[in-house]
Amino acid sequence: MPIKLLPHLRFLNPSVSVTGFPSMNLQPTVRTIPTFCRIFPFKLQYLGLTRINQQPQLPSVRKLSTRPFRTRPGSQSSGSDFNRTRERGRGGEVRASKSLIEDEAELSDWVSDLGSKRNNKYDDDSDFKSAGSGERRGGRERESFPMKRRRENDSGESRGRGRMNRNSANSFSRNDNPRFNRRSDGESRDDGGDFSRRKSGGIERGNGNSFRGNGNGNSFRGNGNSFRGNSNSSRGGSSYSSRGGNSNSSRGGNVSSFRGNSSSLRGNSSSFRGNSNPSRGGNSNSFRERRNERDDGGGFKKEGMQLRREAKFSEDDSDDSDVEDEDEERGKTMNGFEDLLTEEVSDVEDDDDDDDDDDGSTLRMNARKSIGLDKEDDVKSVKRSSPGNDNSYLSESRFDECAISPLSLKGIKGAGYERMTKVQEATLPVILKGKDVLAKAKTGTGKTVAFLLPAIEVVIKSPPVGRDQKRPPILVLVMCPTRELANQAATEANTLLKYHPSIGVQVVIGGTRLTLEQKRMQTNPCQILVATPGRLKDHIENTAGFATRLMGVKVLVLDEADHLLDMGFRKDIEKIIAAVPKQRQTLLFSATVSEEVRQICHIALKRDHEFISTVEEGSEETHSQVRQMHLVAPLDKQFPILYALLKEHVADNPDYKVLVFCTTAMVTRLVSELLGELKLNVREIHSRKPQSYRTRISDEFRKSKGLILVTSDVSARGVDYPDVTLVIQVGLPAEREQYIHRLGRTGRKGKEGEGILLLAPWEEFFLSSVKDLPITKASAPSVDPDTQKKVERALSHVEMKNKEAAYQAWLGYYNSNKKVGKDKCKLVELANEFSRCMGLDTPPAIPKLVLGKMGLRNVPGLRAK
Ligand SMILES: Nc1ncnc2c1ncn2[C@@H]1O[C@H](COP(=O)(O)OP(=O)(O)OP(=O)(O)O)[C@@H](O)[C@H]1O
Repeated sequence: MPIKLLPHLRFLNPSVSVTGFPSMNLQPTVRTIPTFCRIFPFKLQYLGLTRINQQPQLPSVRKLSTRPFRTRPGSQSSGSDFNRTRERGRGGEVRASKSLIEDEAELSDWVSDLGSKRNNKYDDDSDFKSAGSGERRGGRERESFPMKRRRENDSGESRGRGRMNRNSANSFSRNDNPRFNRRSDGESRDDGGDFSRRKSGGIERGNGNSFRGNGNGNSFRGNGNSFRGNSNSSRGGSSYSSRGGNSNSSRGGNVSSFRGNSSSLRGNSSSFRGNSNPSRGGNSNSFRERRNERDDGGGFKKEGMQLRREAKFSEDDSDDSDVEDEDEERGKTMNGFEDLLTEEVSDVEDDDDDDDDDDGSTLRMNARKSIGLDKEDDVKSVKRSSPGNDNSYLSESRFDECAISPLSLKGIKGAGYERMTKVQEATLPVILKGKDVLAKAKTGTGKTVAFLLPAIEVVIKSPPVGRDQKRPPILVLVMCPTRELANQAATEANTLLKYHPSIGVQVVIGGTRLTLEQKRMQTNPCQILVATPGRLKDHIENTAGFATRLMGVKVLVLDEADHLLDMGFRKDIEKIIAAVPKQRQTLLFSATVSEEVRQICHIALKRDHEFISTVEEGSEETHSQVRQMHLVAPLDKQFPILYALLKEHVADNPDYKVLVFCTTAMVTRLVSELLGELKLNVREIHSRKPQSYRTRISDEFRKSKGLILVTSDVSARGVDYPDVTLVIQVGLPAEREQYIHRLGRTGRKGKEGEGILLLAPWEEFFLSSVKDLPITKASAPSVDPDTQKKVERALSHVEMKNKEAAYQAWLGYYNSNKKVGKDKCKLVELANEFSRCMGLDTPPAIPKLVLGKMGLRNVPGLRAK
């Protein structure tokens, strides 16, 4: 699909050439760590990989080419994976906006536990969406903390729904849950873990709950906060190696895996081989069609993505009453977040301190030449990827070259997959051998299949579940940060399982009725469970027999692992990890794996895990076929510019499919309403919408063309919308990773795409965090007076309550950003500028309580009520 460049985007300073770079050695440099700190052995493992003398790349300023867009030749970057984080870390302002919780929807699950304590100090009438303490957390609150339950009347979803009393709706009260003793539970419970939390009312800390494990058991000791993962079988360190792959310059492989050993430090430079991998683009259509096929089964949500395996997803025609209530609960649990965060941080530190598996305090780096070609591999050897261009996401290897069961191969074929993608080629042999893997691969390159396929093979090899088995074990647990992503992963699993009728998949996600999920799990036991963290924790605590079933888990997957290990989810993830057997295989996948993530991934992974990256060291984490631009324009020009950009794109691309990312849910709603008033074909999706609506819109956007989806970060990660032509990010992305994931909604499977980041002048500091990415600066399109007037008129039709909510949300979001939120007076000035941009003469008043929580009481320029 040809992407037409926006003709009015003139790149500034075309005379300025791309910054020159010293030639880069792509071999990962091993730096000896002189003396290893015993306390932080894991951190040192990863620090040992830091590239030395890397030159940061300035944002390139390029002349705008004309269509068709071509991959930048020989694009260079200073983007050492291992260095980036450190560089960013130095620019503290860039990290300042690191998200505490990026998805409000999933937060609802997370905080539901807190909510039940009924210790809310917040005003339910407030629309406050930020905990108001962003500075301390260094995170944004974004859509995450609605204090007031605001119904989404516009969708018609909210009428007639009752408030859910979670306790009464749940037929399995905690006290009904039997004491769980792992030992009594079959094959995987040889660890002697004592699961005693039910007795003391759940796993909340301070209750004296203990989840202790000896031997192979998970250890969740002390006051419940300190997760100590001891492993009998996982000593030896993780490994790093590089394997052949493709590269623009034939010098380097693009697949690397990391293996470290905690007992010694040896540096073997990775073996990079360049192999030719001609880019082929011929088979992408079939994937689109495959997606569309999936409406034949019973959907698990009335309006949702319907899954083929009818039996596994019972239809829920019921309303979303409890969905809404869960959203409401969210707003009641904001207090205590700071405390939680503090505890989480100390937990992590404790982990390091307490880990008793660090018998070696030095790092061994052992670069493997090729995992896929290891002679001792059980699997058939996998052909080398061959050089090609960055567009080539497929490898030369075929699935039938791997040790995959014939019925799975049939499923793969049915899905239209012939060759493995590079990440699949790189990870499958390793995962099939039973190793823990941390995998990094660019967005839209088939990571889901990469972890699902070997996980399915584990299920196949497991003893069949007897029909009379009361609590059949869940063998594979896939954790996803968002509901959309969980649904999508389940759909993919069902596609692959087409010829395995005895293997069931189920989804448990926030925003749906817990009781319904409980019933469904009772009537249709599954071996593969896809879940969002909060809801899974709900089930662990409230669904009879669920914890027992989880003790059957053999494979644990964290999709978007870096996000799940981020502060917002980590507590839940730790609890979930504590609830599955220690003797398991764990797979962590993401398009972004920061150094911090590597340092903390041991909370989930065995020490001898492999880190496999298909992103060549020194190359960008984004796709070269996606053209990235940024525009800087004052706030008052941004709505007209956004409109102009969209109009232009729509005019040039008959099959346009655009995602517009906004900073918060309420800003998303405002922008969506505005664009709707401007007669653009828009939909909106964010966490303040009922789940049924979200699922419906997500499904519609997946299938459609000629549509603009205005969205919050619920669509930032993982969601596989085919053929997105343009991604526009309006305002400050929460962090570098979020920018990359949002951008990754386009350019999937080697397709071309375009990304525009629209910033205000005072947001330009963000660019330093993405300076290694090929983002070119473009001048803002001139806005003619007619367009300006049109936008102003449209704004005047936007509902006042939506403007008020957007103003408050905007303030909360930027207040939680260390850089912008530092100077409160300036922040308020900017917020009031935003208010004027919405056509308001005076900024909306904000409840005093909310202002207090935001630390903005008595700041000049704010109106309190
Ligand atoms: N071997 C394959 N051949 C062709 N297409 C594939 C193959 N494996 C997966 N796909 C398709 O590639 C697309 C992207 O896959 P997926 O969503 O798993 O990407 P991802 O790497 O997880 O992206 P993200 O980082 O955004 O989560 C999907 O439409 C999927 O069906």
